[in-house]
Amino acid sequence: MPPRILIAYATKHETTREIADAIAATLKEQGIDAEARHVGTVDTLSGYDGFVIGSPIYMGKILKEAKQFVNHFADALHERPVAAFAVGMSCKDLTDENCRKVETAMEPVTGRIRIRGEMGMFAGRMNPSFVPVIGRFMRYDEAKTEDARDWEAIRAWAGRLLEWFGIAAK
Ligand SMILES: Cc1cc2nc3c(=O)[nH]c(=O)nc-3n(C[C@H](O)[C@H](O)[C@H](O)COP(=O)(O)O)c2cc1C
Repeated sequence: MPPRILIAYATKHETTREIADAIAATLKEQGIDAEARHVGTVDTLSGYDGFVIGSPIYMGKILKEAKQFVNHFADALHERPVAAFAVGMSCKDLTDENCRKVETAMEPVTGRIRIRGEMGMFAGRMNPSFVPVIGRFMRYDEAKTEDARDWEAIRAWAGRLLEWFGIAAK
């Protein structure tokens, strides 16, 4: 049986789901039985040898579903191989300040679970329709349609997961 890895993601507008799917595809190319699932649909961690947790950032925070997943499974994930990634437009320009903001946003994950390897920080996608009416006075009101995802960087990061997890590729 090939090793199994779960990529558990949260998303509002599917950007992070597509990134999770690309991570799963990269792992499958390495002979892994990888499965990308929305955090809300995961009710057991049994049968998996490694885990990847991903969430977009909205207003400086990860989605509450991602936090709930981590809080619910923190004990079960203890000492198991876990990696994490964040998706946000601030990841387009990974200055020290932006990295700190992403790290702060991810604290609900990193404060509860030991993360292996480097945290993934991936630029996302923006669309004016993503901005709620209540937020129209904020900076994101000038949102243009833009897909800043760097698929090569995403696949390169995914390609290092097995090494970080100590799982041999087939
Ligand atoms: C209202 C709003 C607030 C956002 N706040 C942030 C933020 O604080 N930091 C950031 O890096 N990106 C921010 N973004 C960009 C999102 O993270 C980006 O659109 C992401 O791709 C959404 O992923 P999803 O489609 O999986 O929900 C924001 C986007 C919107 C619409």
